[in-house]
Amino acid sequence: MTRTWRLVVGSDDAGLEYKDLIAGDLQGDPRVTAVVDVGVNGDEHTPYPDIGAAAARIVAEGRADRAVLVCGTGIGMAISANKVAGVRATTAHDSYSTERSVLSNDCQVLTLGQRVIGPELARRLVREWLDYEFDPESPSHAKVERINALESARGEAGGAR
Ligand SMILES: O=C(CO)[C@H](O)COP(=O)(O)O
Repeated sequence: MTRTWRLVVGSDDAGLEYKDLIAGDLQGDPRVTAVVDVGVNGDEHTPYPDIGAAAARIVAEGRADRAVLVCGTGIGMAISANKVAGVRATTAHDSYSTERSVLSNDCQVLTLGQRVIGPELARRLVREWLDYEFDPESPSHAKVERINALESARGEAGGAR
């Protein structure tokens, strides 16, 4: 049976066009059961760290499985989402990195740069990304667990958020 996904989408002003394009694609994708849009929308100008963190919190709390976030480069969204405990976010602008972000790194958040790649590539990467699912039996699992241990150690040292 095909895996289905509950997703979050978000962007700042610089990523709004792609966020809306991607949200439209996701709403018509049979693999997607829910799409939560955390903005920006309309005349809203929320900066990327607030949007990235809001989306990541929804994922960390288990209210969605994954998030796609768009800003000018994707970088600010990835940095912001990664500040939320339990979330692994990355920018990926090619098929192989998109695949490995899930299969090697168990990233739940994909970030894209509207100023970096064209809209058709962005849409294709998101379509491909939904085909990948992390295998907890794979040799990559132990490495992701080491990342999680780094995060726990940081929390215990007083850096928890
Ligand atoms: O790309 C961004 C952050 O990584 C954002 O869309 C633009 O940020 P700015 O260059 O600081 O305006």
